[in-house]
Amino acid sequence: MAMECIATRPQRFNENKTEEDPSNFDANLLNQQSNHIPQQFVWPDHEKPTDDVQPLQVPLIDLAGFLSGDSVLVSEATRLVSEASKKHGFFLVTNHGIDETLLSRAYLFMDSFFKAPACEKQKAQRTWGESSGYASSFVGRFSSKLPWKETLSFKFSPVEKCHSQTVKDFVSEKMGYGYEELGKVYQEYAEAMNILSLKIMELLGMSLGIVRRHFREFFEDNDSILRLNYYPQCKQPDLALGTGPHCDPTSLTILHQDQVGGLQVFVDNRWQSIPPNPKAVVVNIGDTFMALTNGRYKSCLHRAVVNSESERKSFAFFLCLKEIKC
Ligand SMILES: C=C1C[C@]23C[C@H]1CC[C@H]2[C@]1(C)CCC[C@@](C)(C(=O)O)[C@H]1[C@@H]3C(=O)O
Ligand SMILES: O=C(O)CCC(=O)C(=O)O
Repeated sequence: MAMECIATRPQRFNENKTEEDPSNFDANLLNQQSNHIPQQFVWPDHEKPTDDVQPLQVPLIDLAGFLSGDSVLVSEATRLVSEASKKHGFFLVTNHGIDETLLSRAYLFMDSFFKAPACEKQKAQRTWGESSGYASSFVGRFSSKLPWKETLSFKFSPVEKCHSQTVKDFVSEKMGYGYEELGKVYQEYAEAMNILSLKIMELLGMSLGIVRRHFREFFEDNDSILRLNYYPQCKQPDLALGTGPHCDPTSLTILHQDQVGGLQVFVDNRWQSIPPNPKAVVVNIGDTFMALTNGRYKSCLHRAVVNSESERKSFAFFLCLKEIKC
């Protein structure tokens, strides 16, 4: 996939460049060029990652068991989801039905995209007000506490609703020749995540004691955002954050993380980790769904830390309320 391209931007980090140049803060390049990260990526002392983080106890929900209709399995799944959602809004889902080959191809294409030359990635450069596109460190949006990551985001609208393949079309329009397979893989991944999110909405409905189809029908034709998070190795991981503390403003997030680890949730006044589980996805309630439950289910602060030994990758699928206007 790697394409030779005539660099339209300086490929190297150059202290004399202004902050406005996105290629100036390509974290991967920064990694190679200095043992010290730029000040813009250093977080305040009270927000820096700490070493004393313990794992958060989150339930592992067997989705196939719930969908089987077996009353014992349904009861167990809804009880566990209800308990976790009332406390911190995070739970793991296994037997989720996402094809293993699709998952490995999704990671393969993530590797090839984020390791491509900056000028290739910038073909998909996210523009102001757009929800789709490539962003390196968000230098255009923030002037300090920059996240140590690069992202590629796609707006997803169900094919049945918009009669087009929004992810594949975006890649085709912005990236063009040589990226056809990448567009297909992330279109397929987003479609699979959309199906999974509606099954989880059935589970959430029953856990709240309402009819199983209520939230499924409510979210049936909603838009979503698929976000690829690429966290390069960081020479000073104790000063940086991959994704800063936040609650997801959307309704539901389904996160697939690689085996490196780095997701942390702020529960009981301390950061707690959610270690990777190769057979599970991490699901969390967003602000919008918290509001839909009148606050019964919680949307919790979470963040991603980075490390010096290896890069980290995750896929976040954000189910939104209705239409994504931008
Ligand atoms: C709707 C969204 C905006 C962000 C991606 C999704 C859900 C979480 C948001 C975000 C991750 C919160 C932290 C800051 C942010 C800028 C980021 O670090 O990526 C947020 C995303 C965004 O605004 O692009
Ligand atoms: O990569 C992670 O572990 C978390 C990412 C996240 O919180 C986000 O993309 O909103």
